[in-house]
Amino acid sequence: MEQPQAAMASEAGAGVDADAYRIRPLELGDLSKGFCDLLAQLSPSAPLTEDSFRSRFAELAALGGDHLVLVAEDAGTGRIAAAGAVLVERKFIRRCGTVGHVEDVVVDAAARGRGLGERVVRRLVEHASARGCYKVILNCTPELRGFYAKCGFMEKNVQMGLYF
Ligand SMILES: CC(=O)SCCNC(=O)CCNC(=O)[C@H](O)C(C)(C)COP(=O)(O)OP(=O)(O)OC[C@H]1O[C@@H](n2cnc3c(N)ncnc32)[C@H](O)[C@@H]1OP(=O)(O)O
Repeated sequence: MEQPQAAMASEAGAGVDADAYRIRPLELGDLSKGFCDLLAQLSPSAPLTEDSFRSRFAELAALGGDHLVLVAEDAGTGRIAAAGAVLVERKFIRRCGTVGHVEDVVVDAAARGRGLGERVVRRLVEHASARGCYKVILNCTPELRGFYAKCGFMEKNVQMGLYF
């Protein structure tokens, strides 16, 4: 089962040949295309079993467009070169407004610096906008301020965390 197609719009990131990578929703077959290896560049963790991947994929797919994982597939190699996710939060405030949360953005180390990360983030933002979100927010380390500023974000408030 595939997640719904994100809203398509003009591709950002002039540094990348738009045909070199196909940005699309995550598919079940992406497990064998290096999706989890790519995520390990974001946060090292033990490899996922196929069952775990399928089970989480099904949970997310059931949320429809409220949880979109995008990947960028390298047209030449078929490998997953970048990924990112956006979750749509449904609020009571703001007349039952919705907020997009961008998470888990990563570009393969060999493909960085060519505009692919920006393209993925802009597509996630477009999806949130198309679903009526009044804002999109994310947490990142201070070193990434410049990257997210390039993607159109501005610094606001303070991130707090409590880990278990
Ligand atoms: C909400 C979250 O998920 S936060 C976690 C973010 N992910 C990570 O930290 C994982 C490791 N890092 C990566 O995967 C990548 O380096 C990313 C995703 C941060 C950036 O992806 P890239 O494809 O390399 O970035 P991209 O080439 O699209 O850069 C777009 C612009 O941002 C700039 N930029 C990229 N990284 C940085 C940075 N760390 N600091 C400042 N500017 C940056 C680029 O120079 C470029 O500017 P330009 O258009 O003037 O040339």
